[in-house]
Amino acid sequence: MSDSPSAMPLIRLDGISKSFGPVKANQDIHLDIHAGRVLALLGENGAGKSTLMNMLSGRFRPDSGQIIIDGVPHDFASSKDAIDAGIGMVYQHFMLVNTMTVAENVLLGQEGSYFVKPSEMERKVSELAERFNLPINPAARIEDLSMGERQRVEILKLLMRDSRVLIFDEPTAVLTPTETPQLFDAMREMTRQGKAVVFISHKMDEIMDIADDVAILRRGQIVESMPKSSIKSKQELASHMVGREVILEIEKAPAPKGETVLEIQHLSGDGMEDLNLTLVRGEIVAIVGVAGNGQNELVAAVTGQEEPRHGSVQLLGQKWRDFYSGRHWKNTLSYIPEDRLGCATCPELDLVDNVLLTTRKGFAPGFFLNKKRAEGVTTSIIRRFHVQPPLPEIRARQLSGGNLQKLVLGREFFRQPKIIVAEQPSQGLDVSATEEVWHRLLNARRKSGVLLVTGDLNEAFQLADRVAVMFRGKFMDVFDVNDTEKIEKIGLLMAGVTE
Ligand SMILES: Nc1ncnc2c1ncn2[C@@H]1O[C@H](COP(=O)(O)OP(=O)(O)OP(=O)(O)O)[C@@H](O)[C@H]1O
Repeated sequence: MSDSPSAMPLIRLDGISKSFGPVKANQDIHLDIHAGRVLALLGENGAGKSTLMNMLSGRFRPDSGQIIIDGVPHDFASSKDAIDAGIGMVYQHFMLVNTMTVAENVLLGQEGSYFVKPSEMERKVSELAERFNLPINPAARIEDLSMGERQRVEILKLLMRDSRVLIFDEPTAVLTPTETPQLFDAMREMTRQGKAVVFISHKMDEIMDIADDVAILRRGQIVESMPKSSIKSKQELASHMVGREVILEIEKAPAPKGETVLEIQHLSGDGMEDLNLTLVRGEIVAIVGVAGNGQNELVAAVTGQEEPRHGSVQLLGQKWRDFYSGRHWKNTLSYIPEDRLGCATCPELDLVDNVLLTTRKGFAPGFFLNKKRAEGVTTSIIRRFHVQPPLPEIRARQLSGGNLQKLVLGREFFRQPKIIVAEQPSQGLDVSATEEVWHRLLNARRKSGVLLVTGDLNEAFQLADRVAVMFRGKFMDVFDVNDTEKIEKIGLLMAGVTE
């Protein structure tokens, strides 16, 4: 791949601006996207990456500025207009019909596809999949596919519509460690065949691996854009993004071990098999593994969503039922779910009401709710956890992913938990927010035991004292994070291999 793109960009964003009320999400953006290249778009949470790509893919209309394709200005009224102009976006939440086959999904809505025989549809999809290194069984039903395979179907939908620009919004968040390089191979194939790829990611190593060009957004503005070859290391890339030196590793001060806070014995059923684990105050135990190997079921049992069928879960010395029939809002268990907008918060409520979701009892000692105090506490959470924009009256859906996570952490730490269950706590977070969340969890372990469920091995190694590898509902092994021999074998353990 040459370092200098061709003179004429496929897409030129010319002076694009977009505000949401007082928030200037994009300000006078000038950016070129070239055929045959991968452009990585990076920036801290809330910098305006999704807003910009939502305009390019026709979801939002710019307040001002132009989208120019092959030298011709375009005005998109909908995603369909953008797709017709050759621009498609692969979202994090897939839009597929689960009961239909891969081929039916790929061809859904395509002109004339209604009359095509299933075998013909499958042949067409197979050919396309092969051409772009996207292996898939076209006759399989979506509901039987892994997240990585579903993503391939989304990509094939766009390729079937002859998209020339494919935008990926944090695509690797749903992928296993082996699926990520496969996606990158497919992206390289797309650029080799003359398409442009826009890649939004918070992961510096991925950007160093796949990007040809890099554009950095900060507070709604493009602050730098350059060929990736001019950047020497991921540290340098992160520093460009944040505008200061960034250390991608954190200091882990030892914390004294205390009493047992969680005791899991012979937990089985719901896809779990004889799980045994003890968690004490002062430690972080990371549950690692490929998603879908029983982690969700384990979290559901520990956080009170599903009563254990066989075996026992004891929390703070109490039986599961006694613990969960208690009425205490404070000094108990805090859950930081993976699904921030669906499970941790209510998108349409303001930030004060979102803080109240799990803390209401703390503000209503008698009959009445002390809303003034709740507003004060929300303001202080926003300040201490650097939530941007710092406005308690806005709705949760108006916060970017990282800022929403900071609000959830602030709310949950306000409850002074003795057990913390944190699920993928830094997923989708930029390097600064990740650093902050990691520090908060490390500090929290002085007063609590933390069960960290993560698909990110780096996160597990940075934070955990012990690591439990989960595969098909079992713990393959539980070991100290300093046990280098075991750490070396972690990839095998995650795949269920013990020898
Ligand atoms: N629909 C909306 N209504 C109101 N404000 C919004 C909306 N969408 C985004 N914003 C605001 O615009 C700003 C830019 O958000 P955007 O989601 O584009 O950032 P981002 O760089 O994609 O962040 P992240 O990395 O966290 O996904 C943020 O301050 C956000 O709160």
